Amino acid sequence: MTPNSLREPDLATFENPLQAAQTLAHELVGILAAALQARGAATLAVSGGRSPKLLFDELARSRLDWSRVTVTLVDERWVDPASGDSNERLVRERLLTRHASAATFVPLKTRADHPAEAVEERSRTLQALLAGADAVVLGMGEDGHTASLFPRARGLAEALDPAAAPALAAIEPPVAPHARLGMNLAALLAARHVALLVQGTQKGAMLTAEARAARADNPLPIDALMLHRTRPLRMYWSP
Ligand SMILES: O=C(O)[C@H](O)[C@@H](O)[C@H](O)[C@H](O)COP(=O)(O)O
Repeated sequence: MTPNSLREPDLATFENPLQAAQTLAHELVGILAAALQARGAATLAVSGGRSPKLLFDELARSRLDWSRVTVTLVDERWVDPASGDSNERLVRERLLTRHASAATFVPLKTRADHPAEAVEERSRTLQALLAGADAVVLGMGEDGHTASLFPRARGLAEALDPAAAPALAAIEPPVAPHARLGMNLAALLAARHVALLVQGTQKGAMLTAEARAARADNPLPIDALMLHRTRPLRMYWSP
């Protein structure tokens, strides 16, 4: 175990999910505005699932020059974008509205039958963003997955290689539904800021230094992120 694996991420706890969403939205807007000022453009990669819904609402009504912001997904389930399981649909409905409707959205889902067939083309299209997104918003499952880095998934070892080139990876979760296309660990680590937005007592307990130390010999994908990070990773937890 390296000392790094015991370092607590910057942990912010909130009374409820709305407070967490408001704080994170405010911070993301600051990060994106600073990127716009420094580089004239900004990039944001977000997760799907339930956790970021309130965050998306807050971001959508935030004032920012969204026309110079590119938004993509950290991961996508390989379903039709009209499906209720589509992360793209969630982002279009909850994030890319109001002020944020001016942002450019780059989807991960293509017409390919399987995400493996889309890896190369989507990785090329998103090359610059994958090599250093201004901000990435992650969630975490109760099995310790983050993005689509699912424990025991086929293709996980390659996707978790911190020395790999930042890219997208095709993942087949062993239990969760749908094949996925998502950022590999190297791409998550390359982001300038990473926010981990989690809700619930069980997930909170999984993220303590003690819990992580107790499974150090058998780390989960979320542990790999914390172990290898060199950039700020801030955790936003609420019950
Ligand atoms: O598409 C996905 O499934 C997500 O990107 C995934 O990584 C998510 O963040 C976690 O599964 C947490 O999901 P909840 O927010 O729904 O708990």
